[in-house]
Amino acid sequence: MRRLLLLSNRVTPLQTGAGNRGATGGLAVAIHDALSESHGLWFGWSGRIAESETERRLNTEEKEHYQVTTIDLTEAELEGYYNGYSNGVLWPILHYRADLMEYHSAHFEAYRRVNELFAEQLAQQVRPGDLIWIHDYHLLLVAQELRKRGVDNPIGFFLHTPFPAPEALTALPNHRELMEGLCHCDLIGLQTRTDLRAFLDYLRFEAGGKVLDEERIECFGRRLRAGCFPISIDPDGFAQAAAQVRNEARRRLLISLDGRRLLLGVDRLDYTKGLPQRILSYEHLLEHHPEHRRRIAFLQIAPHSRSEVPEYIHLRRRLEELSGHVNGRFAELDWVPLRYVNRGLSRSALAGVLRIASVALVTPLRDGMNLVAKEYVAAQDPEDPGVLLLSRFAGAAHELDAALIVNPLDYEATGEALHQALAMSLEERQERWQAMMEVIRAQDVTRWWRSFVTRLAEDAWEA
Ligand SMILES: O=P(O)(O)OC[C@H]1O[C@H](O[C@H]2O[C@H](CO)[C@@H](O)[C@H](O)[C@H]2O)[C@H](O)[C@@H](O)[C@@H]1O
Ligand SMILES: O=c1ccn([C@@H]2O[C@H](COP(=O)(O)OP(=O)(O)O)[C@@H](O)[C@H]2O)c(=O)[nH]1
Repeated sequence: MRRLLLLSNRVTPLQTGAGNRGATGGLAVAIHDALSESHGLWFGWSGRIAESETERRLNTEEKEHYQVTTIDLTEAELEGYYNGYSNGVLWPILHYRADLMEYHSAHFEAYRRVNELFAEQLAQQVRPGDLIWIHDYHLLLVAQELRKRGVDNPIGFFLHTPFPAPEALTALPNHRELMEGLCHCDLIGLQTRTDLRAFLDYLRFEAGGKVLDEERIECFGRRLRAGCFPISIDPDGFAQAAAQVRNEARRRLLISLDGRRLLLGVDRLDYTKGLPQRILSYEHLLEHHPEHRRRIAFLQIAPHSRSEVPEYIHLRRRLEELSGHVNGRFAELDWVPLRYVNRGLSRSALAGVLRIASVALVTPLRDGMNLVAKEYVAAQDPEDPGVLLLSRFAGAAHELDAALIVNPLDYEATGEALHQALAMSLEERQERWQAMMEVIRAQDVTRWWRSFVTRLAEDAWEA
């Protein structure tokens, strides 16, 4: 296998000593495997803040089979590039929330500079024959910057978020510049067929490109290819972790449930995840199906995320209000209907908690994939699996169509689907679970990275 140079904003090395691979983030495991096999290099932000540009450090760590190099960013770079532009502008646009975009040209300049900085550092490492794989919306301009520095190796890009329809993308002031930059890659990977179609539509109708098919695209004077590569998990590793974990968190949760059935949500605290709508659906369930009161408990795990971005602060307040409202309305002396927890769990603790949930609520308003949906399925006891309630707007719904598919904006219908989930027979639960597990096993995380890297290494575009 050719050497792989992988570039992402965050660098999350494999946690060694975790006991088994299922306990580490799926993406970290996949990247570890890809890099080990290719004796590659992973480059990204160190997670540290430098006092000034001159004081930034480049850190290199030798792993057993690959190298990890990270770079510090200054406070101002992080504010403009990460909080301001990546999360304050690109994130809402990519998730159809142009109304939440806070555009400042200075943030875009910081974004451009950090993309240049990453390209500058990476260009010094590139050898003939290397494959370069860039990840996510933080780094849309890196490929173009690498080309400017004479790098002509194959460059691939994978977008972890949705790719919005062209009408939504064009609300972004810099859309053309960013898409032109992106087209300096040879292969663009998207999560779903819908994302792929939207990307090709943009090139065709907005940028005047020529799209013969996904293998033969000409745009901005460049030739490239695109494809759909749904990201996934290591289902057997995760299932094993879920079945084996016997930790304190799981034990305490089981005691506190006292035989009640658990409804569970696990999401970063993000406005794309549909958390207010989910609480309103739960309220509908409690109001219209009072027989479930006292017999269930809804646990929403929502670790804080991107807390420097104003919209995330508003969301926190709204959720505190809503969860207080539902508990105030339905709680009894000895029953709390909704437990809203802002602390995250380790992967292995999470695996154990997912296993004991009777219903998982994965109801984002938009989500590139949503790995929690796949993890929930993998964590189930095959003899007595729970029910996955899944938003049609999660990338995962393209594969997991045996879940109970809902429109999260329709609180009443989602509340009714919750009722259906709680009443579902064992036979139907098993049938749905088997269908989903088959899909996840067939398209696991190893297949995800291998198919991308194999396609990237194939012969260049042919007319
Ligand atoms: O790095 P953060 O700003 O803390 O955010 C965490 C990650 O969020 C996004 O995740 C996406 O990737 C998942 C895996 O492909 C996918 O299932 C999910 O739907 C996406 O939202 C973001 O794209 C990552 O870059 C962030 O690291
Ligand atoms: O308390 C938590 C919450 C989430 N996760 C992990 O974080 C990832 C979230 O990925 P997903 O695709 O669902 O959404 P994202 O946060 O990337 O948008 C999943 O692997 C979860 O298992 C975790 O380890 N602990």
